Amino acid sequence: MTDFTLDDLAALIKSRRKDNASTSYTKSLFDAGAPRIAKKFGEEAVETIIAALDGDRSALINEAADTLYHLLVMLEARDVSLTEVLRELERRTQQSGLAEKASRGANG
Ligand SMILES: N=c1c2ncn([C@@H]3O[C@H](COP(=O)(O)OP(=O)(O)OP(=O)(O)O)[C@@H](O)[C@H]3O)c2ncn1[C@@H]1O[C@H](COP(=O)(O)O)[C@@H](O)[C@H]1O
Repeated sequence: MTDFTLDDLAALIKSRRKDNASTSYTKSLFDAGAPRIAKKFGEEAVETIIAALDGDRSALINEAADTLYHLLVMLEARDVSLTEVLRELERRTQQSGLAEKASRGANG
C-alpha cells in the first residue's frame, strides 16, 4: 500500500504552476494553456478506455495514472481544487445515503 495521495500530486502540480523558473512537463502544459491541457486529458481518457476494452491490466494502470494526472492539471488550470470535487462526491454520497434511509423507512 502507498501513502501517496491525489492531494500530494495536486500540491506538486500547483507548485509547478507557480514556479516560473521551472521547465518541467507540467509547467509546459500550463504555459500552453487550458485548451491544450483539455486536449491532453481527452487523449489520455481515450487511451484509458482502449486499455480497459483490451483487458490489458498493466496498460490500464498506466493510462489511468496519465488520466488522473492530466485531470488534476486541468482542474488546477481552471482554479478548481481537488477538495471541491471531493466535497461534491461527499454530498452525493450523503444524498444517496439519505435516499436509502428514506426508502428503508418507507418500506420498513
Ligand atoms: N504523474 C505525472 C505524469 N503522468 C504523465 N506524465 C507525462 O505526460 C506526458 C504524456 O505522455 P504522451 O506520450 O501522451 O505525450 P508526450 O509525447 O510526452 O507529449 P505530447 O507532445 O503528446 O503532448 C509524458 O511526458 C509523461 O511524462 C506525467 N508528468 C508528471 N507527472 C507528475 O508530476 C510531477 C511533476 O512532473 P514534471 O512536471 O515533469 O516535473 C512528477 O513528479 C509526477 O509526479
